[in-house]
Amino acid sequence: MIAVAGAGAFGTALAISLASNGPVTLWARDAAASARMRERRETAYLPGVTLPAGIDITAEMAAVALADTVLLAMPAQTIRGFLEANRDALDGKALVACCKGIDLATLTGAASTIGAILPGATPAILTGPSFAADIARGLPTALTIACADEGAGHRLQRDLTTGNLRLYRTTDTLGAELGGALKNVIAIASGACIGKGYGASARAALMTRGFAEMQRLAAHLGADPATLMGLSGFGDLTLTCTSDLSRNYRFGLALGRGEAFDAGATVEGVRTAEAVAHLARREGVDMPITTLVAEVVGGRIEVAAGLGQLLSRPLKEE
Ligand SMILES: NC(=O)c1ccc[n+]([C@@H]2O[C@H](COP(=O)([O-])OP(=O)(O)OC[C@H]3O[C@@H](n4cnc5c(N)ncnc54)[C@H](O)[C@@H]3O)[C@@H](O)[C@H]2O)c1
Ligand SMILES: O=P(O)(O)OC[C@H](O)CO
Repeated sequence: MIAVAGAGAFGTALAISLASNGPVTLWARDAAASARMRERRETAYLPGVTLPAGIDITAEMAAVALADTVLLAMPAQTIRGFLEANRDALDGKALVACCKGIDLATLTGAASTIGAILPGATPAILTGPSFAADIARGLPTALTIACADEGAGHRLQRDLTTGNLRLYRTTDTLGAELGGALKNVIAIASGACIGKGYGASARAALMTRGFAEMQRLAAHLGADPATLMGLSGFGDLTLTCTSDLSRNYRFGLALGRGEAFDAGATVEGVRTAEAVAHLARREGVDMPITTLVAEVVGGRIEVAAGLGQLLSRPLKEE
């Protein structure tokens, strides 16, 4: 039995896709919102999409406790608190983190967070190029399922593959969680670059050098370089840095244009930029683009001055 915890855009889209395989529980933390979704079979997160009958929408954690696999589809900064608050319901299960960010307090990704809080659980990561709006409409994509336990990884790959989601398997949870988190920061930089009017050539350069620093940090921390080259790294970086459907990219666009952005939107790259800037400094890894994004989103430097700093760095080999 599968449950999805978090009934925002991504959790609901995943539940819709998984419901084509069999019954799914979708847990929303807000009881009133859950009742509304159950009654109307729709959600403001995915306008125009009807929720299939196979999704059981609930605000009861007891319903989640019945599942053997729980997908965690909430913002990265909330995962730790959610796990701590629901230890009894979640321990011993396969917990598949679907968030893309680095925890600001611990500077770790979701698989490490799960392992630290619930030693009896099996941590896994589901990540890769995937807009909730696409998945909810049944459009196809390919994702990475990462689980250090090979047997559990095979089971999750089988259970979470659907008619529109093709899953590739790896045991490298570290590489998978880093790719998904780090690309959001580069997407903010890419949006700011376009918003400021620097053009597509500059964005391609930023994406490429951004990818270089993603790979540098991942290799330093012990991830498999091949993971970063796959769907969770290169694949998702390409999508998020080039599409208006991305909130991280659109947040960057607004920054570049000097416009306000929806304060309630989930823009993972903001806090992850700050977390990764700390992590890079602590580990002695050179990450100039991520560090500048942290400075820009923290309001300590303007986009134009940030680009000036990048261009005036000492010349080096590629
Ligand atoms: N939207 C996408 O296209 C997409 C695709 C892939 C991955 N993701 C990732 O999924 C994660 C969630 O993104 P989203 O788009 O669903 O965000 P969202 O803003 O649409 O929804 C977030 C959900 O998390 C819930 N939530 C917030 N704080 C919580 C807490 N403390 N405890 C429990 N639940 C809480 C909210 O009630 C809401 O239902 C992010 O890490 C994002 O990077 C999103
Ligand atoms: O809207 P974003 O920027 O959070 O991106 C959504 C997904 O991560 C794209 O794969």
